[in-house]
Amino acid sequence: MIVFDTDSTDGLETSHFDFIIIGGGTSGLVVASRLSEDPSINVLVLEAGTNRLNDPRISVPALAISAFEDPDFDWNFKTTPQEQLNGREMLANKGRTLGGSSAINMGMVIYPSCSGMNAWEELGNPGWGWDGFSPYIRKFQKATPPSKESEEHFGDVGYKQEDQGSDGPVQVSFADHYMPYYGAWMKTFEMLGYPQADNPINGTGTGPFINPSAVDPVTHTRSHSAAAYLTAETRARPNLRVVTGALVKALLLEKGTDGVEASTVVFSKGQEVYSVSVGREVILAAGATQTPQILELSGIGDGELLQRHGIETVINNPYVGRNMQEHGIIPYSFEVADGLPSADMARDPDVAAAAMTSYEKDGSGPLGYIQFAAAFMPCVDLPQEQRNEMVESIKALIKNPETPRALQKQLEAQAKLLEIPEETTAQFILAPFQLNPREEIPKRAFGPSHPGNFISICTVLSYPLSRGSVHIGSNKAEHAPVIDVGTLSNPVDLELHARHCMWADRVAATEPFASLLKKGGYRLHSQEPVDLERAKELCKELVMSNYHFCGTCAMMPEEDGGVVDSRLKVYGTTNIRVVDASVFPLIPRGNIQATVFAVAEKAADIIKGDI
Ligand SMILES: Cc1cc2nc3c(=O)[nH]c(=O)nc-3n(C[C@H](O)[C@H](O)[C@H](O)COP(=O)(O)OP(=O)(O)OC[C@H]3O[C@@H](n4cnc5c(N)ncnc54)[C@H](O)[C@@H]3O)c2cc1C
Repeated sequence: MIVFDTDSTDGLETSHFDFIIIGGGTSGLVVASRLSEDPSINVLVLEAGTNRLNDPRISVPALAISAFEDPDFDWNFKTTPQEQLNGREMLANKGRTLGGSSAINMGMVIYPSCSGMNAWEELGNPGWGWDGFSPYIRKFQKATPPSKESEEHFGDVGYKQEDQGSDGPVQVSFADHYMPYYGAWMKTFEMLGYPQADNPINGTGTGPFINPSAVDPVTHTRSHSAAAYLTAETRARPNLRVVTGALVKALLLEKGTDGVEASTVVFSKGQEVYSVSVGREVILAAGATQTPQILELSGIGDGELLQRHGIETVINNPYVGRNMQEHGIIPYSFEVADGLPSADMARDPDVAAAAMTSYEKDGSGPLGYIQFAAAFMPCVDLPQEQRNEMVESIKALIKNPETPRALQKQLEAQAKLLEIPEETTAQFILAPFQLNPREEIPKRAFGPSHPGNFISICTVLSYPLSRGSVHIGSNKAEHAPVIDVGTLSNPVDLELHARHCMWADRVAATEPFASLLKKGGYRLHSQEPVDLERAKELCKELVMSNYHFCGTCAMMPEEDGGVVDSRLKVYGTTNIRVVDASVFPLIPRGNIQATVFAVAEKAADIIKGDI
């Protein structure tokens, strides 16, 4: 039982804090923990959400979805109706508790690619290419090799301890047991010409792999950022203060000769409003949907937008909140052969109770781990002529004077990636349960709402060209930001994703995977395989949020449409930085939390270097 009082506001307004970190989520707690390693530096973390460090809905890895929609854990945002997706609103759930989204996410640990990271550097960010960034992928983690049983099951999974991080805070481990689909996954891709990938932490190659998760292999608990970085030793530091239920409303800004300085952070807790003075810096870590909101509420953003909401413009930067990127995920769910398992079996209360009993006894059983596998794949069936057409359409967009400058630069990098036929264009994910994108309520979409036992093959575009935005809809922090995610709004994304979905059907029809599925069984996406045009329609109908929102305060040169520089400082300010997923100039090739952890670790070193 962790006892950690984060409720008190006593003496806050008269205390001195060198750094005030806004958001005690994935990135915020990394930076808080690293900066407070120096006892002479006083750090305050203001987290709008709860302190639920002892709650099983966070700590039990396989209970992830149970926290959805509960305001004690989840902001439960939705996007605006997406015209290009037949007017659907997408889910935009986000962690609202210590640990942020890492406390409620699916736990998959997936690494970015060399080429994707090098594109960050090429976009004008020295030090952020693969060589400068990859040490931080190892710094955040303590990796444990797969169990003997897994090795017997899979053979060599390409894991090498010397490639991994071995003394970082976040526990990264593999499941204890795997259902039969995982071995078949590896073999089926091989049958299709794509053998096992190189260890993905090295950032290269294509093919299938068994991915680890952020789970402590000894306690079988989730290793989210609060569990990993707010250790007993860190929590006891007299120079670190964490306050939960503290909703930051705005920063008070003053214009100085060197630029704009944040002097005060204003937040509310319950009915009270508090003002805390900034010693050195404000570090924004409120996530890609709320960091831009806080900047705009403080007067940093598009002047016209701010004026519409009665906010005085202090720094006019129209790129704040633009450039939103999100992968989107399309699940194809297949009924499994009679007698084979699936996580859908947990709908039976006796099965669920047995799993809980086993977990409570010694952490064993299916609740104690998260079982996924993945593959990075090029677009196999894309004829060269179509590839050329796609590249040409990107080039036309780059030349279009209406395309924002930041996007032009990013598209140049993305066109280069698409020109390489063997470069990853999608991530495939094997999930051991059904997904129901036609259901609007999250628990029904992610739960076993359809009778029968299923597994899902999901496809995710690695480097989507589509862009969205997030902006304030009012001048109040209490109101949800307006999230216009833009998924599949670029026709190239739609065609690429449709082609990958068709390939998911091919995986399902290839041995040995095919024999694990029920002959003539139910397919939740569509009963029969479909042609390209129908696959595009299905994409619009089925694409779900993958919750990988990023890019809304992009790190790029100011003249190219950036919001922060490569030391993560907001342009025009002397003491405001951003350290969360907002700063990604380009989304990485797969799930993004490993990149978020690594960005925050690198940010902490940058900030320390500037003290
Ligand atoms: C449901 C879900 C599933 C996911 N699954 C995976 C996965 O399996 N693998 C993977 O790699 N990635 C996954 N992700 C993505 C990943 O978890 C996030 O990209 C990452 O955690 C974001 O980190 P962050 O620091 O940018 O923001 P967050 O972790 O969201 O932290 C932001 C924090 O700021 C707080 N905050 C916001 N506004 C304010 C304010 N005004 N005042 C004070 N505090 C504020 C929030 O409450 C939150 O705690 C998933 C995300 C979600 C939501």
